[in-house]
Amino acid sequence: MRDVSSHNPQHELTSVADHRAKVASLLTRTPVESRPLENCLGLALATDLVAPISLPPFSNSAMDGYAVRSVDLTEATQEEPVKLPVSEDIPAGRVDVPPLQPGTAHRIMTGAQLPPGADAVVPVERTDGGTGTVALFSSAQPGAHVRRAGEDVTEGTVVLTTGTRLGAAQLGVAAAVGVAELPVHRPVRVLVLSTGSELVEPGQELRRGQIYESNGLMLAAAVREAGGEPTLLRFVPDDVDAFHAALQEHLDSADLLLTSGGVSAGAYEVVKDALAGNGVEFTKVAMQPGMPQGCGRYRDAFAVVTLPGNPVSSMVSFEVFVRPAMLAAAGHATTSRHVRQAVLAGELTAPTGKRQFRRGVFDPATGEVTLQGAPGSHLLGSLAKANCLLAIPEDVTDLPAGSTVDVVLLD
Ligand SMILES: Nc1nc2c(c(=O)[nH]1)N[C@H]1C(S)=C(S)[C@@H](COP(=O)(O)OP(=O)(O)OC[C@H]3O[C@@H](n4cnc5c(N)ncnc54)[C@H](O)[C@@H]3O)O[C@H]1N2
Ligand code: MOO
Repeated sequence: MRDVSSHNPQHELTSVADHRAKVASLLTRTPVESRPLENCLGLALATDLVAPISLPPFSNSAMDGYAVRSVDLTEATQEEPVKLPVSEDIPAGRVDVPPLQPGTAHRIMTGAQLPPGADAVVPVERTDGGTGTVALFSSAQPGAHVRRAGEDVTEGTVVLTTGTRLGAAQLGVAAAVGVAELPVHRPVRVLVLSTGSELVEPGQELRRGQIYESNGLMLAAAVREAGGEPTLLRFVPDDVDAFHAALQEHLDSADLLLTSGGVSAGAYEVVKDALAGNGVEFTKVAMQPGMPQGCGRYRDAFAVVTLPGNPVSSMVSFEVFVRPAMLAAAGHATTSRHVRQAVLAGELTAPTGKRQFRRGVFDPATGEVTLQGAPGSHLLGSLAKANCLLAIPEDVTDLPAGSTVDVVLLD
């Protein structure tokens, strides 16, 4: 039975949750492949990474100084230093480190292997820096300035879990345990196609009545930021044949087509004309911006999500519907942005029965959010200045200053 609670009976609008679920169901998990670390940035790990070695792999010095037995230094003070013969010099990377005999010191560098028998390091600043004999001006606790083998990562334990997004630190630790390749989900391959006879390529001359094409580039960038692999197609005019022609050579190579424009109620709605009744369903979602939406499958080939043409509608729709679906398909354990509760700096009003996403600037220092621009879905300049979206629930129409609102952090 249909879930009437998530449907708006007043306007027969599809709920945000229903459309999100429908879009998510169109994408299946991408296959797993092994990639060199340098090609894994932003992708999701497909299996747990078990550490083949411990980190540190061997006990080593945290300071440039002298490896000692702490019991030899119990009497050392600034006034009466303990003097020890220096029997070895151990730079980082030396592999043949002889044991430390009682009553002697080894000069040692940061990262160098601690000799057997030593249990502490005295930094060079607390010595006279001698190379034949060294005067040590302070005692040392056992373990002082020693980085113990395995204190960070233990061999055989899970160092990264399945579904982890591989950022700089995660790739770093994979390299540190000696792994050269990782199993990852291949990125979702996304075609991006803008439609509209008013569109002109940036850099070209603009005549009154025309606008520069911006959605294509913007959505392709959003796809890449979400770990996907975009192919930005040359935009097409409001012409059904041109629309189909643009897609022909990509039928076997894409997972998803994102269109923008041509889906509302006008006379020249090329996306609707090309796709309605052809595997794609169009609907109105209880959301502002982003009311006209559609999704389905193109000729049994790739999934399709048709985004509205207004630039802010396009981007907000990508955030709400496409980004989480793409991340799930690419194996990411976390598919949502960070959401914070913020204090609204001014008042706002919102339409009844629709989830509204307003652009805002969130200040993490004060916990306050300030509206950035009006609600209009053409106000791309405002979106570019925002760092968050305020998510106003469907049943909220007025919020006074000082109210608590959810903000979706965009960076
Ligand atoms: N009678 C009605 N009119 C409109 C409705 C409606 O329900 N009834 N819905 C409005 C809403 S809400 C939206 S959102 C838009 C969606 O329209 P389309 O998806 O059909 O988009 P277009 O009409 O093609 O364009 C809308 C707007 O965006 C500009 N645009 C389009 N593509 C691009 C691009 N690639 N780069 C930059 N700008 C683009 C276009 O020039 C228009 O200004 O419909 C409302 N109308
Ligand atoms: O829903 Mo439209 O996306 O507001 O401008």
